[in-house]
Amino acid sequence: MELFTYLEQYDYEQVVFCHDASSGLKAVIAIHDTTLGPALGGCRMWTYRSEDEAVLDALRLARGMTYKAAAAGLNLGGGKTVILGNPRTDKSEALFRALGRYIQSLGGRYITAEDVGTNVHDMDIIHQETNFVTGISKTYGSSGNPSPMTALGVFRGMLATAKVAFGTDDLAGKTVAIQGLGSVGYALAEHLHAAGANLIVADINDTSVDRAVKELGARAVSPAEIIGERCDIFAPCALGAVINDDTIERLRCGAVAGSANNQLAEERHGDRLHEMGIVYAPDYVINAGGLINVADELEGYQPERAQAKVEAIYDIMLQLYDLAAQEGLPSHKAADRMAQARIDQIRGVRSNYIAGAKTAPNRTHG
Ligand SMILES: NC(=O)C1=CN([C@@H]2O[C@H](COP(=O)(O)OP(=O)(O)OC[C@H]3O[C@@H](n4cnc5c(N)ncnc54)[C@H](O)[C@@H]3O)[C@@H](O)[C@H]2O)C=CC1
Ligand SMILES: O=C(O)CCC(=O)C(=O)O
Repeated sequence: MELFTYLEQYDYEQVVFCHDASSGLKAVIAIHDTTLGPALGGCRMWTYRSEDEAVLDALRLARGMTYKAAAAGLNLGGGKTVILGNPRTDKSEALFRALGRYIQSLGGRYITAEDVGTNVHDMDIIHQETNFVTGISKTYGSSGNPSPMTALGVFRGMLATAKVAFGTDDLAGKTVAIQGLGSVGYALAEHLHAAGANLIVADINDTSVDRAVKELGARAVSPAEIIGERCDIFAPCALGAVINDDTIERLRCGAVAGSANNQLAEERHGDRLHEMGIVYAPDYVINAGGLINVADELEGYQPERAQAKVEAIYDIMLQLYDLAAQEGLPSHKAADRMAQARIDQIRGVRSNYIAGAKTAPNRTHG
C-alpha cells in the first residue's frame, strides 16, 4: 500500500505505529479527523493476514468513525486502533498497558473503547495507564460494555428502515437474517424476537447459534448460506466488506441493516444496492449506539440521557432517507453528505479564535 497516497486521498491526520518488544504489542492507531473533537473509536484485536491488511482496517475504521460521530451529532472526531494478534491467545496485562501508554502519549487526541476482540476487562487494564479510555467497568462511573446500546440503536434504525422499505415499522411477522451472533448480534436478535420477528441466524460459533435456536426460536443456517436467504432484512453483524462482488447478487432481501462497520466492500456496492431496490441502512449511522453511549461518559455518564440519544437513531435514519429521496441519492451517499455538511459547518464556526475555548468534552471521572 502507498500509505501517504492513501492518507492524502482521504485526508487523514495521523497514524501511529505502536511497538513494544517486552509485551509483544504491535498496534496501529489511526486518527482520521479531529475537526469536531478528539477522535474516539474502539480497539480491535484480530489475526490479520498481513500488516497491510491491519493498517488498511485501522484506516477504514477510523474514517468511518469520523462520519459516525458527525452523523450522530457528537462533538468527536474519528479514530480507531487495531492490535495485530489473536484475542484468544495473545492478550496480557503488559500488552494492554503498553497500548495504554501509547494512547496517553497522544494527550487526548484519541480516546479508545471496545471493538471486536476486546472487552471491558481489557479497557480496565488500559485505564491503568490513561484516562483516555471509555467503556470501562461501571464501578468507575463508566458506561461498561457498549454492545447492548449498539444493538438497541440498530434495532431502532431497523424500524425506521422497515418504514421506508415496507411502509410500516411493525416488525411482527417480518423475517430478519442475522449474520453473526456476537455481543451485538445476539442482543439485536433478542429485540427482534420481542418485536415478533422471525429469525434466521448464522455464526461460525455453534454455541451462540444453538442458544438462539433454543431461546429465540431462530432457524439456523450455515455462514456460507445466510447471505442468500430469502428474508425481509439482512443484518450483517459480523465483520466488514460483506457486501461485495461475490455476495451482492445473491441477496434476497428488501433491506440491509446491521451493526457491522464498513459493510460495503466499495462505495459502488452501495450504488448497486440502490439499483437493486434494496434499502441500505448506512452502517455508521445505524450502528452509532455504542459510540453515543461511551461518548456520554465524557460529560459524566447518565444512562437515561444516553439511551434517549441512542433511541433517536430512529429519527436520524428517517431524516437520512428523506434526504436521499429528495436528492435522488443512494442512502450511503446521502449519509456521507449529511455527515460532511456538519463537519464543514462546524469547521467554519471554529475558525474564529477565542481564548480558552472548550476544545474537548470534559471527563468528569477518572
Ligand atoms: N460492539 C459494539 O458496540 C459495536 C460493534 N460494531 C460492529 O459490529 C460488528 C459486531 O460486533 P460485536 O458483536 O461487538 O463483535 P463480536 O466479536 O462479539 O461478534 C462477532 C460475531 O460474528 C461471528 N462471525 C465472524 N465471522 C463470521 C462469519 N463469516 N459468519 C457468521 N458469523 C461470523 C463471530 O463468531 C462472533 O460471534 C463488528 O463489525 C463491529 O465492528 C459497531 C459498532 C459498535
Ligand atoms: O462502541 C464502541 O465500542 C465505541 C465506538 C466504536 O468503536 C464503533 O462504533 O465502532
